[in-house]
Amino acid sequence: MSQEVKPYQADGSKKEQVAEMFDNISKRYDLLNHVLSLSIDKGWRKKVVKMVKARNPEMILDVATGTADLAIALEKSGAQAITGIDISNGMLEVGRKKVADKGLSKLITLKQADSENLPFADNTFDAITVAFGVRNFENLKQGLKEMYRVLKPGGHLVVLEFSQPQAFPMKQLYNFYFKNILPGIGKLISKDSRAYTYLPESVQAFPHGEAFMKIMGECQYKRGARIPLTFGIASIYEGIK
Ligand SMILES: C[S@@+](CC[C@H](N)C(=O)[O-])C[C@H]1O[C@@H](n2cnc3c(N)ncnc32)[C@H](O)[C@@H]1O
Repeated sequence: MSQEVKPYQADGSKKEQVAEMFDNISKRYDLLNHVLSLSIDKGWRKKVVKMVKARNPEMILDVATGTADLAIALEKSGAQAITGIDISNGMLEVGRKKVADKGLSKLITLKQADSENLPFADNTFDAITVAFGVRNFENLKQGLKEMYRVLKPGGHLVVLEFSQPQAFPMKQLYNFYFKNILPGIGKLISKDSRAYTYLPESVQAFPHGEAFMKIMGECQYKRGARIPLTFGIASIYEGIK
């Protein structure tokens, strides 16, 4: 089960360990993201923005916003207000600086909060996005249900998450890179010996493809699009309230 894969030790809460890990790597997170994904992640986020923009949302919530890359990219959606939440204050600090440097502090508000207990009223947001966040939740269904609660009826949840390529030879190449090369580079740059071992382990244990769509359905979402990206290395999952 994905909840049992934790960054540092088998005992103790996943949530606390995840927050500690992202606090530890926050200063180097953006660099690592782009180096390890050869900047492919930028294109994936753009695709999410395009899907969100197509529905002209006014109020957007970006859950597990981290250093706010997606919240910032969502400026292009034309929304009137974008709120980003995350449990790691270290990640948010980096995000706040980026938002201020881009002159977007009026549009984007970043707040420390837990996705499994969102500090917003029911039916608040037209769209909710989560990029590479759901895999890190301690209780996936609780997080999905909370996002459902704060979505307006007819609103869309767009999830971007790692999945697993299925076809030869991408599956083999990707597995080799993810398990043998990425942890070493990650350790070298992040200085956290576990963070980039946790990454492949958590992806391996996390439901992907139809299994993830099924879980969204169990949390009341009506089925939206499922889009595999770059040979299925990542996927976009859409659910509608
Ligand atoms: C891999 S980062 C992704 C950040 C950003 N969305 C991006 O695309 O770069 C995962 C983020 O999820 C956050 N996170 C994990 N569990 C969370 C929770 N229960 N509530 C809010 N944020 C959480 C972590 O602190 C971390 O910043």
